[in-house]
Amino acid sequence: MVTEILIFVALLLFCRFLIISLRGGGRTGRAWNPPPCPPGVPLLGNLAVFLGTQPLYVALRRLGRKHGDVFGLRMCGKDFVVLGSSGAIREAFVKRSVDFAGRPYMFSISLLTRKNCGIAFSDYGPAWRGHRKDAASALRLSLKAGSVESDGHPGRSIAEKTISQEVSHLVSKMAVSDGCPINPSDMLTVALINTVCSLTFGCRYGPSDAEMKAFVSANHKLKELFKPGHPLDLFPFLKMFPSKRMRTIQEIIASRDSILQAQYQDHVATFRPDNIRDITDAFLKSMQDAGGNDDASDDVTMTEDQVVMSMWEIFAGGFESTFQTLRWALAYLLHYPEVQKRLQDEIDNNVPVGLPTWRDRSRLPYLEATVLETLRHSSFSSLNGPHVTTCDTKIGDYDIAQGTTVLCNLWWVHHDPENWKDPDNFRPEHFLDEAGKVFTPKHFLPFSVGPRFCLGKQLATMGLFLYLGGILKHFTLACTPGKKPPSLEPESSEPIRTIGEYEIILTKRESRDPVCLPA
Ligand code: HEM
Repeated sequence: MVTEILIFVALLLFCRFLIISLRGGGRTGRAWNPPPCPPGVPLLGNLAVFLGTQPLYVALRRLGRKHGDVFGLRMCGKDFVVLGSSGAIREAFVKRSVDFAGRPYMFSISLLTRKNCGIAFSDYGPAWRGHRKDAASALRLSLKAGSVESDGHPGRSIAEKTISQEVSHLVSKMAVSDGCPINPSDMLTVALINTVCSLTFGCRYGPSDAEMKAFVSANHKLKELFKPGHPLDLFPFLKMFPSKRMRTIQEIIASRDSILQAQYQDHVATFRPDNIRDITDAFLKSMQDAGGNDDASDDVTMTEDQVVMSMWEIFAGGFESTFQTLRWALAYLLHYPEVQKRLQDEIDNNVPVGLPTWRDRSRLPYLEATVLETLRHSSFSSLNGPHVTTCDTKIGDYDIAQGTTVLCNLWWVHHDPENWKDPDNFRPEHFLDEAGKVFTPKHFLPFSVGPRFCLGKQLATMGLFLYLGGILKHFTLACTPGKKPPSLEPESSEPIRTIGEYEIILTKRESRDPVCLPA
């Protein structure tokens, strides 16, 4: 039976391969000019590039050096185009935004997201536009300045207050380590989980909460699912057979639903439209408002699945990316003590009392530049989220067919010596002009660009700034005596770049104001 199915699939792929091979020249009467494509093998195409042991972004840089900043790949009958320069990425995502705004179908992601509900994995169309708008306005509510303060300045947003509370908790927990080596992941996990939980559904967890721990460990496995070319995505019928990927998907769904579904039910039971407590309430309000709108199509209306998946994306995206980027930041400081010293001097001179606030960033340009340099150098999301073309389109002189999956090599854009002076070194100066003011070079794209750019860009940048500033105000970071700083090579070859576990020693800076728990 299995052999027959495999033969059938091979025949299907062969037919598709023939159709694609014969397509050149036949599209519109003029010559079809596809991007250059490295030679592949019949049927499988360039599958070897996707399944090699090298990280995909490194393999794509090697091919880009030979074929240019726009080149094609084929895998089992599917077309890919790889963009390796900020110019090509901007042309695609900004200039021809709608043409490139789709999301490719991946079987495993569809299983995970209740058939691509939510924002990040839903294809381009009215439903995605509506849900993205709802999520953006929910986030805007958290980021909206609070009432004016006594000094006439705008008050802090709910997001900033929430993050600052968690920074205070973190700093007081760190103080207890008192010079003993610690793994920063444990404390950062609790702090960042509580930041996103408070914002998303108004709840905090203790450090040993079993439900939270299961959720975090399942969340870390998410990155395994994002690599294109997995057999389960190429041949969904393989779901009939037990596999590590199917087990991972089931584990993530079980732990996610045990928390989020319960939070959803609680919020529905206690919802009051005149008292929006958190992001989940803001989603429920959109759902209620759309319910009263007879013009809203079923697709666009927020459903229970849409709300729960959107909660999860804010939660999972917000936690994992900020958590991993902060771990990179602390590791860089162990490698570059002179950057740490300069940061501490800047904070001491400009924020003598209390923790740095978001409003202080005009006075803390080196801290802001360090956050941006961490995003550039670590390039957590090395290949961006995959997009798919929604119609036949172009980049430069090349024709790109509808349905082509688009991969952007953000890691390479961030490390190309054409774009950056000394790109492999960690230098916050990459983001400071001659007057010492922060600027963002056009080659800096950690959050992508165009209609699908990261929804959490502002929240993430603010979180990284406040966490890093708070930690450095109170502690000096060092390696355990006799140990080297952690390797700056990512721990695996996944497109999501994470650094391996490491230890640090935190020494209290005695001259600082005392660490105290938030009220
Ligand atoms: C260091 C932190 C972060 C980085 C580096 C990052 C990076 C990215 C990237 C590269 C994309 C793909 C954009 C594209 O496909 O063109 C993305 C999408 C997204 N991010 Fe983030 N992100 C971060 C934090 C966050 C946070 C805190 C949230 C939640 C509040 C969030 C929510 C999302 C969502 C919902 C999308 C999907 C957007 C869409 O498809 O329309 N991210 N992010």
